[in-house]
Amino acid sequence: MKIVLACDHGGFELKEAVREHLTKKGYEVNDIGVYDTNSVDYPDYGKKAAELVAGSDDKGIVICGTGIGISIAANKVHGIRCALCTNEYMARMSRMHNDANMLALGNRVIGQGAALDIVDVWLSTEFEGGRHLNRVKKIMEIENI
Ligand SMILES: O=C(CO)[C@H](O)[C@H](O)COP(=O)(O)O
Repeated sequence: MKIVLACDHGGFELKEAVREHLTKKGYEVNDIGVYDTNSVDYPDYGKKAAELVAGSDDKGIVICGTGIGISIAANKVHGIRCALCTNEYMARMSRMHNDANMLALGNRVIGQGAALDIVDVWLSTEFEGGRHLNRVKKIMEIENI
């Protein structure tokens, strides 16, 4: 499993920290940018990351200032369940109950230490299945309505 990593200028510092953290832990990371703090449009990066994750076994982590815009953009791509998480409980539940395949973080909202803990919890938590599977299927069916 690869981790697709993307951000806009507002998420740049945290994206760098996440890449370094994951690389140290031995994950294969596909960092699709941005690579500096020049102003860009977050939908471009949310979409690109989501398109790489959709239909694959890979996971994605996307970061902007708040995490809101880039998660909204990622969730427009079929097959994506992108969860904006601000604490470890949300990260755990987004995997256990929602089978989120992308995580969104807000660089201007949470500190780096908290963000890296969220990433660790999110990547190490499995989907529970069971009653949640039918609910996730219902979410995905909305894409075909
Ligand atoms: O959080 C974001 C989207 O949800 C963006 O990072 C934010 O809107 C960028 O703002 P600015 O261009 O003022 O740096």
